[in-house]
Amino acid sequence: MVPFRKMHGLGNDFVVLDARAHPLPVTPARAAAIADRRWGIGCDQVIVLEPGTDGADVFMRIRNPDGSEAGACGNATRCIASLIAGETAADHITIRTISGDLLAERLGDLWRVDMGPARLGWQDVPLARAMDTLRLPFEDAAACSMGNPHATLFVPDLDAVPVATLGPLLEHDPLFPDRANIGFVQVINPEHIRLTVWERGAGLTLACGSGACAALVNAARRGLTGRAATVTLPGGDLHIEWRTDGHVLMTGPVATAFTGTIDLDALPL
Ligand SMILES: N[C@H](CCC[C@H](N)C(=O)O)C(=O)O
Repeated sequence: MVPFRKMHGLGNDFVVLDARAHPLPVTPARAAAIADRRWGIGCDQVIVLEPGTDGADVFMRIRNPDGSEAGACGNATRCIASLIAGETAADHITIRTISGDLLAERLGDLWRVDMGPARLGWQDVPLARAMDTLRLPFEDAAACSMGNPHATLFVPDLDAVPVATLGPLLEHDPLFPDRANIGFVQVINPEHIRLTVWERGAGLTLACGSGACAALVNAARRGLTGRAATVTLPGGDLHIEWRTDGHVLMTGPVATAFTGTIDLDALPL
């Protein structure tokens, strides 16, 4: 039996497994089985902690419920920072991902993560062909990468958007060779946007940290907001700042829902 911790950031929820002391065989199929909300524990992402090296406190591996590996997960990054801080009493945590090192800092009950630079080139997202990532050839959309691919659609009324229909269509659009997370944004004012995200490999979630970063960056690039704003997601608010050096800071809460154990060997390989 393997212990796990069920955590969430604004309801974007995670099963966290700790493979720092011993490797854990979390194959894509096992991740999918763990994430299944009926046959497994249920979560938006399965997070596996691996040993941190060369200055990183921990390596965070991110898997979606479809088994695909992701290069960023903002809400999970805050949760893992909080988990490590609970072990070390540190207020600054370095979390390594396949997209680079992320620096997290405790701010009272909240955590602020430097999510790294927004990558704005078409090859960074990536897109299937050269184009201005500020004007995609459909809807009213822009794209960027936060270490994972994001498209942002600007809509006049978020509540009128058929996200569950449009989301999967765009997630799998040939324009996105690695698929994409699809964010739908309604600008309230230059300091406040509403956002709902259809996540790549996960579907509709209550919050998406990297999606909130991408949405603010794309809105600011369009001149619809300043370089900092409150992003209101179905699960709650994140504060996002696109720093003048290109890095994006995300501040928000973390929570542990429960802990338990799971028999990984009872799951499909
Ligand atoms: N579905 C995303 C990973 C999780 C992102 C989200 N949960 C966040 O908080 O950033 C992807 O495949 O890129």
